[in-house]
Amino acid sequence: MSTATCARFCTPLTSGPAGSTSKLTAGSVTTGSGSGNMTSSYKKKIPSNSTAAAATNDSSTTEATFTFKLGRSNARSSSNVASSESSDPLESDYSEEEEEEPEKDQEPVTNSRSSSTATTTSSSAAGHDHDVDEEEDDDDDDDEEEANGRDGDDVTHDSSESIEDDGNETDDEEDDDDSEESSSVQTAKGVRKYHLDDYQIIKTVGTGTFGRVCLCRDRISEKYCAMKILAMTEVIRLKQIEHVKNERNILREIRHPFVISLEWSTKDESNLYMIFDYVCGGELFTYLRNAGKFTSQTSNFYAAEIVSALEYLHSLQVVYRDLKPENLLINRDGHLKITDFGFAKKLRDRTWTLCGTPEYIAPEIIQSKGHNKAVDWWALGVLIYEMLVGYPPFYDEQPFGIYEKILSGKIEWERHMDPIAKDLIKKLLVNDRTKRLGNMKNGADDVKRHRWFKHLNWNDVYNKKLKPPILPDVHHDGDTKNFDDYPEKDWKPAKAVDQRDLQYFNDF
Ligand SMILES: Nc1ncnc2c1ncn2[C@@H]1O[C@H](COP(=O)(O)OP(=O)(O)OP(=O)(O)O)[C@@H](O)[C@H]1O
Repeated sequence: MSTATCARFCTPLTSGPAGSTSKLTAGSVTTGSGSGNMTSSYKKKIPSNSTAAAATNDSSTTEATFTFKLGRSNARSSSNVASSESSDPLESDYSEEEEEEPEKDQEPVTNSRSSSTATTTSSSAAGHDHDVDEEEDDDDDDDEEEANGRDGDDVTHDSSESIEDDGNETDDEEDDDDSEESSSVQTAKGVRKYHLDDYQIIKTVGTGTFGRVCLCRDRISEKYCAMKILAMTEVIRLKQIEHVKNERNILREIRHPFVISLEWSTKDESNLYMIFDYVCGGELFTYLRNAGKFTSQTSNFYAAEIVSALEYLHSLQVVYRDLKPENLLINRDGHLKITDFGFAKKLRDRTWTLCGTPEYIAPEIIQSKGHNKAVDWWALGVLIYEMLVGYPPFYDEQPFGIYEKILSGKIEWERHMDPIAKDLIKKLLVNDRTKRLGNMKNGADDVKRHRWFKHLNWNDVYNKKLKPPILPDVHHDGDTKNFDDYPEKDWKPAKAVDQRDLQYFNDF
């Protein structure tokens, strides 16, 4: 998460000022958003001519709880906008896709891990009855677990049930080890007994909803790493137990040049820890805000690396669900690393969890129709637009306004936008997901074959043979100049959780 990103969770608006919250109700949507912190952090990062979003809270009865991140950049500049066009009305695909999608969505029931989700406690959103909820209950038990969090009757049972329902497995052997602060892991150089003391914490480089990410140094390998430290009390309080476990579990299974690598994870009585490669170039978000917008060529480079990663993730039935410039880190070599798998999920069919970042949410998520990997292709369309234009295609100061715009399908186009890129964006930002590029029968190939990518050799993309448009200004692998400074004394040790609560994380 970046300093520009508001908290991931939507807590009830009535719950107080800390909630970066947003709720949807059948028939009416009430939104609230970011804490002061998040807004001010965000303001720091955007150009002075931009307007930071500062949504205010309101409250009402809610039937659907949306879980997502709020408070992105509001770098909208209307002077850049020349004309507008519409794409398909959202409603038109509602029943149709229910018929068509199973063909594409029927993915093998696998038993490996899962991802994140957000919580949903309701059956409707954006005024549409959530008529698939009954059926989806099974599929979304993990989400229910999250929503119910610590109120579950039986911790052990809850945990295993949600994992099973997700089609995700846990590794019992490893789980046994996980209750300790050390574990043995097979590495390329043989078995290594990892221990938290192996890592010397150097500096905080990012903060998240439940904790922080620190640059640290592995005393054994002498490599720089990023340590994500999550306070268990916060994870429990925000009912994100399954999300966090899913994040770790999915990351443990995947390996791709453009996806962050998880080296090790563990916990103690207070925190969960995930150790990643340290990506010293910082967030693409920062480069984009500093540049205002990217050229078509630069955007094309990053989009290609994302397409490569999405194709890989989707081949593992993993839907990422949080694509945005804040979650794209630039490595020292100029290539991307996708980070923050807090919303990723291993799918066996569709999922109904309402989550994401407002500007990047696909219409089917807002409408609680059940969604699948098509949401990542939608988000890619939003991202390409944002890279080329400098702000996202659907923007409003209030999340609800964003959802209205997404559902309306209206996109304002810059006069001088690359017409081929525009064509791709239009094909990705199709409300009817059965007609959305990437989600049709040829899958990612349709995206890869689009004219905007015509010049690319996709093996070269994967093998990092393309010349990166930006090389971060770093002097050494542990350089932190591309990250904000965080006052280290602000960090108080997290409270230890009791044995009962610790059980929630047995398999972490
Ligand atoms: N491997 C890494 N190398 C360098 N910086 C990183 C790394 N991982 C994360 N960061 C920095 O820390 C920030 C927070 O990380 P991340 O988004 O994973 O945390 P989070 O707790 O999931 O955030 P959120 O609450 O927004 O979901 C990132 O935006 C990034 O700036």
